[in-house]
Amino acid sequence: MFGRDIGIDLGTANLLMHIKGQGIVLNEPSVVAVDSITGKAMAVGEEAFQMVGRTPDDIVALRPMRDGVIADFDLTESMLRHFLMRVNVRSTFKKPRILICCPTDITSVEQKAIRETVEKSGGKDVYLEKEAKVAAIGAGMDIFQPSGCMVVDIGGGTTDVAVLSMGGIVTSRSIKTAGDQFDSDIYHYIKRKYKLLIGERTAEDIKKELASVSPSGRKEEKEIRGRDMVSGLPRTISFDSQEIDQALQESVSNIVQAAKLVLEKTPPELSADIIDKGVFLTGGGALLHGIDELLTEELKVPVFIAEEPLHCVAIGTGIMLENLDKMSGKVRA
Ligand SMILES: Nc1ncnc2c1ncn2[C@@H]1O[C@H](COP(=O)(O)OP(=O)(O)OP(=O)(O)O)[C@@H](O)[C@H]1O
Repeated sequence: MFGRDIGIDLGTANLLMHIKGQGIVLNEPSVVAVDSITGKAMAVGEEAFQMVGRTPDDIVALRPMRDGVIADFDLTESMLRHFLMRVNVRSTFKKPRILICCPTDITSVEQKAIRETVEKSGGKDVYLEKEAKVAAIGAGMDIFQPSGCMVVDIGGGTTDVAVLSMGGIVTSRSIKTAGDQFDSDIYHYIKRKYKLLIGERTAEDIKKELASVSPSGRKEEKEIRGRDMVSGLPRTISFDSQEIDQALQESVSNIVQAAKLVLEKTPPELSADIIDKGVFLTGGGALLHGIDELLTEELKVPVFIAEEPLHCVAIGTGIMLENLDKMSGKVRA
């Protein structure tokens, strides 16, 4: 069976694959470029991502996942099929067993849709696991002890907050406020204040390079290019990082509230453990400048960014693949 088990982090923003015994073998944006006339996929992953906002009329760069769940089944299936072929785990005679992650609060219908899509794209046995749990394992937390661990996984589409103990989720919350919402907040702020339209990619770059949500902040300035809404012509503005604070305020406050709600529902013994061990931040949103500082201040417990926040779920699937035979919730194709 060596090499036939594969862990997939099917994210709204990025798709990672981990093959048992080999480690992370694929890390690509969850984007497909489609010919809008024939419906045929023209490019997948990084190549398609480069096209976002830059395609001619007859090609559209689409994200098949939204808010952590499948938004377009056919597109997700062809994206998964493409990547499984690329990492060379599909063969006519032997299909791989697949462990795939999903947000904490999705419905059974959404779970079924993920399983069926993965099966159609080439998986044999499909195992579903909650993303927050896998992220905690990938961040190096020992969730199997009778002791509380807390993780806040801020992805592209969802933020999953969970307290875990003895291998299970004790209390959790999943909200649809995460990296994509931050990008949208920045886009709307610049549109409203400067009457400037910017692209999706530019908004994301601003978030990564300028944004800060910590009380101490960061002071950077950057030239932003876009299209003037009044004249319709290209325009450049100088943008100050401190302005983004306001743009992200509501979304960041939603994440803080979700974490507080989970802590409020946590049994006191486990709360005491969390004070000792701290909270771990995973997912790409953990890299939002100052989010650890802000959460430490708001939650009154130490908050740490995991070592490789963007890889935690994929690393976690790798660890869980070792125990795939013992896992519950298995569905046979
Ligand atoms: N340095 C950074 N600063 C802020 N945000 C970042 C940074 N690097 C990546 N991100 C954001 O992280 C998000 C992607 O994170 P991740 O890959 O963990 O999400 P995902 O697993 O695809 O999404 P989900 O779990 O919601 O389905 C994107 O919104 C991206 O813009």
